Amino acid sequence: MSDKEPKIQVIIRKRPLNSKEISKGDIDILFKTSSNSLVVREQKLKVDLTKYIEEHNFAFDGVYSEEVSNHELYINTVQPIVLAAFQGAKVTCFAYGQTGSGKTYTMMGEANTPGLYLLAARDIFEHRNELLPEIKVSVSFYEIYCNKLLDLLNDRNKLHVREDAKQSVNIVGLVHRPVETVQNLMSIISQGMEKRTTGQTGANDDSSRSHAVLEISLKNSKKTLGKVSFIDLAGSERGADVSNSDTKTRIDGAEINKSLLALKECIRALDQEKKHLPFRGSKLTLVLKDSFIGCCRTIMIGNVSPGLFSCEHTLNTLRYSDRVKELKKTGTKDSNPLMLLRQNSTIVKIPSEEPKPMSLLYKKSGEEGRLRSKGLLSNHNNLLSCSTDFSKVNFMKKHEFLMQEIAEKEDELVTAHQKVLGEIQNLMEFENNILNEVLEPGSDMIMYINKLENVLSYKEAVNTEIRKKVEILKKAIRDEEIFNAVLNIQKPAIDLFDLNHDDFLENIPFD
Ligand SMILES: Nc1ncnc2c1ncn2[C@@H]1O[C@H](COP(=O)(O)OP(=O)(O)OP(=O)(O)O)[C@@H](O)[C@H]1O
Repeated sequence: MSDKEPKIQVIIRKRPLNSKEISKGDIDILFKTSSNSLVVREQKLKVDLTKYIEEHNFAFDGVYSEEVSNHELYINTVQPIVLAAFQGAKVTCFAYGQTGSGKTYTMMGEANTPGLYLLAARDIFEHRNELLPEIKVSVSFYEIYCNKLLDLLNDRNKLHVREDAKQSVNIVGLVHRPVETVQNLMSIISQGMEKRTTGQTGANDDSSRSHAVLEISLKNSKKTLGKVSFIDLAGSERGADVSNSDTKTRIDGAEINKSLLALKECIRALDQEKKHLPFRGSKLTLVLKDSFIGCCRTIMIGNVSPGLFSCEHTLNTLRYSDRVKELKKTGTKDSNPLMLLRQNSTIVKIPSEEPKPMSLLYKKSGEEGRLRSKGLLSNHNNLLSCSTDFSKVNFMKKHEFLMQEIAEKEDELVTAHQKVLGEIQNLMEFENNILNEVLEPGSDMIMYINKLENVLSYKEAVNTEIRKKVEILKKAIRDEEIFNAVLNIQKPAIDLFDLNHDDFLENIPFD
């Protein structure tokens, strides 16, 4: 493995239009223009209803159109680096994109179309069996769902992340299954996939709200030599659920948003060879810490849907992927002038309309008065006039803080509740004993009263403590809801959760 090989590759994969999209009249607006560039032809309407097209050009390390099979994609992207794991590298492959854009199709594949998991497993076992039979292969498979780590190979058991004194990140209790054959590995993965999609609610929807992490570890006399990880990320549009009216959906959405932003920052830092990686920015990047340090090879696959109806999400995926990696510094083989621009947009046919003045956007809802009458906005807090005071970073920091509060308070409550449940079992035994004692002839009534009073005082203290924690968590949730209501008024002007802005996390001290 040479140092000249790129540490990070960003490629785009387009899926074909499906029959449902075609029957709804959707059309393909995504065109590959060279081996590493593409154009999105966005159809827009002027206010007078005349149509115009805005062309968005992008360039990446590779662009794969709809006729490219999983096998061809694998040969060109993952295969050249997968065996580096035998030399100690951490090889990581991400699939990013909106729900339904082909992430799982790429990773897992379908009945007659093996995906990257299987194709990589075949090469790993072939290489191991032929040249390094002493190497042991094991697999772990977990998901990050609602900011919780769940073991897909152990009935979705909740896992905990710990950083040790040497700052290594460990996932406590994660099952690592030893595997001997490709079939063995694939049947374990299938079991895990089943757990992921049918999860707690039985809804497929869950899979697009979780990041699935599959790790194939290579061990040499108990020491991990190298690792190949595949991460099927949550649907990127889920991050936009932050303004949803349902608090739980909003909190989950904010977590997904946070993790995708943190991931982008970590890969960018890796690309720019920065010493400091902001991996503590989210649980996802924290658990992947060792994939970002030392000898690593990373591939980001941006999966995109081709249809006009998915245009906004497709552009978001392309912009996110574009920002993950800096312009190639020198000596790019490709002479395509787009490589120099990386990304540009042109309006064709008709020039675009003038942007609306901000003041019109603000005044659209009358929401401000409603909030003020409810006491959610103070008199001097005039949202309409002080819009320039609200910077994206300040909003992000504040929201980040409120979400953190909810997560912390939830953890505190659950831990305290679990502890109390354990103690109550002992207490019940104790109460049974004192009851039995008092029922004995000639028992000591005063002793019984003293002991019972102690039990009752303990129960009261515990209940008060737990109730206090319930109230604190409820308040944290309420604070976030109020903040969110205010935020929704600001939204037209401040697209706070736009994944494509880089300046969000750069100003937030994660570490
Ligand atoms: N390259 C492709 N060629 C043919 N069909 C594809 C391709 N990519 C995706 N599909 C089809 O598109 C549909 C959605 O794909 P998939 O389930 O992989 O999306 P996803 O991004 O994983 O969505 P989710 O986030 O919900 O898990 C599936 O029916 C799949 O068969």
